[in-house]
Amino acid sequence: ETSTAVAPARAAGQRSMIGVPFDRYDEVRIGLIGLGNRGMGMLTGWVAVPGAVVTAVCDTLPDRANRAADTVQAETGARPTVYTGGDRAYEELCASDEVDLVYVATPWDWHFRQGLAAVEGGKHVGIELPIATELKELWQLVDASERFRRHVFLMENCCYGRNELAILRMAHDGLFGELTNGHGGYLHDLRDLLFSGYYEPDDWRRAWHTRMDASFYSMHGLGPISACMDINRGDRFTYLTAMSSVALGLADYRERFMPPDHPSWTETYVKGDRTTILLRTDKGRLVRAEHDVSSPRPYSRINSIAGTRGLFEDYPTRIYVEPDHSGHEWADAQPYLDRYDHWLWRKVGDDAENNGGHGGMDYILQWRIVQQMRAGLVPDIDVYDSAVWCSSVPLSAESIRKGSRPVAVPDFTRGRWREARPGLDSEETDMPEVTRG
Ligand SMILES: NC(=O)c1ccc[n+]([C@@H]2O[C@H](COP(=O)([O-])OP(=O)(O)OC[C@H]3O[C@@H](n4cnc5c(N)ncnc54)[C@H](O)[C@@H]3O)[C@@H](O)[C@H]2O)c1
Repeated sequence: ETSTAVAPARAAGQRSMIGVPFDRYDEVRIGLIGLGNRGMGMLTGWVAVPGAVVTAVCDTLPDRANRAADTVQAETGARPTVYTGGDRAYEELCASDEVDLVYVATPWDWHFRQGLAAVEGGKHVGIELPIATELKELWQLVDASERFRRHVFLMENCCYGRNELAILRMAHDGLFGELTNGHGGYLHDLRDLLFSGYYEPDDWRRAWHTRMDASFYSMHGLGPISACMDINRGDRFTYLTAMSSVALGLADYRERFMPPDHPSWTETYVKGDRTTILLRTDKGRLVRAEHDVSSPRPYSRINSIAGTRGLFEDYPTRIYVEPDHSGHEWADAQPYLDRYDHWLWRKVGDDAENNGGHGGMDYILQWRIVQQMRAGLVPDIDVYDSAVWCSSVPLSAESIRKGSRPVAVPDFTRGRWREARPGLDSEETDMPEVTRG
């Protein structure tokens, strides 16, 4: 597949979803597809958000689907409908009339099909990273969202990190001057998980390393940086270039730790250990995102945003902005993080820390989605944001194949990226009262 950057024509009757609010839902009925590590992890949060109710659960494996239903029943007293017994059981969940929002946490191969089935079944759908891995699939999700008038969005939890949201407010307040560059990514040593049978079925996540050389998971970096740079809200990514290192880490790990009869011995790893992508924006800004899950190292998402007056960088957290700082020395960022703390964290931060993973950002994301649906608000992250961030998967594969040549980034908004509009840097609003118990 090759990128063309030309937007396909809209079908008759198909209109943009930019700025389209959710209908108001008194209660948000949620159907979960995929109850492995992530799906079960997120279950706690879905059950805890005021006004959310998990009405359906689906996993290929009956044990997993039933375990999830048991958990919901134990927490709430009501048992969700269980869809299981085959890898197409999700089709029934997507067609059922007891679900308003579908949440997809399955292996990457399934995201596109399940997202599309949810929209065609009249549901809004939040999909784990990435929403799809091919450009034509990304366009199909945009088109389906526009045709069926349903929101499709990436469950980009890192956009709701406490630091990420505070930096966003700093950036919009001009603390860093005019933004010129941002750096992020996903640097996470997954080697033991990739080889341990953790991913079901068939160690699917390791299999991707035999299939293509691409930046699989840049969205954790691109989401928060895009928010700071108003991507699709005044600026846009114009082209991308990518480069990968040699792929050695997984084979080295296998050599040291895998028994001779392990199925991995038939595999050849083609995904470079370190993949770097660079994106240029219409306003001339530079974004770099890193991906590395095959090397020994501490976790990092880099999380840096920089401009004419200074910069912020995470891992470890630090800041340097004029006129406050000088002398080439990093300063303590905490006073700035406190001053710019986002309203979502002030409002629900304590609940978030008690109800879920990743330091609370997962719950903030879940709370915000349910709040937007119940209050009839416009989603912070829409199908256009999701599509452009996830286009880094096929575009990086293409650029790497072509010796790191630049490839054009499609404009999924079909020309409306110039319009300033709200996103993650939102005004404070309340969660509607729960009227039913
Ligand atoms: N945003 C984050 O921080 C974050 C963190 C972890 C994982 N994830 C994402 O969540 C997704 C799931 O990851 P995981 O670690 O839970 O994987 P996993 O292998 O633990 O779970 C996948 C589950 O999906 C089920 N499944 C497979 N095919 C299915 C189908 N056709 N229909 C229904 N169920 C099916 C499997 O039986 C399994 O239970 C991935 O996209 C991953 O990238 C995101």
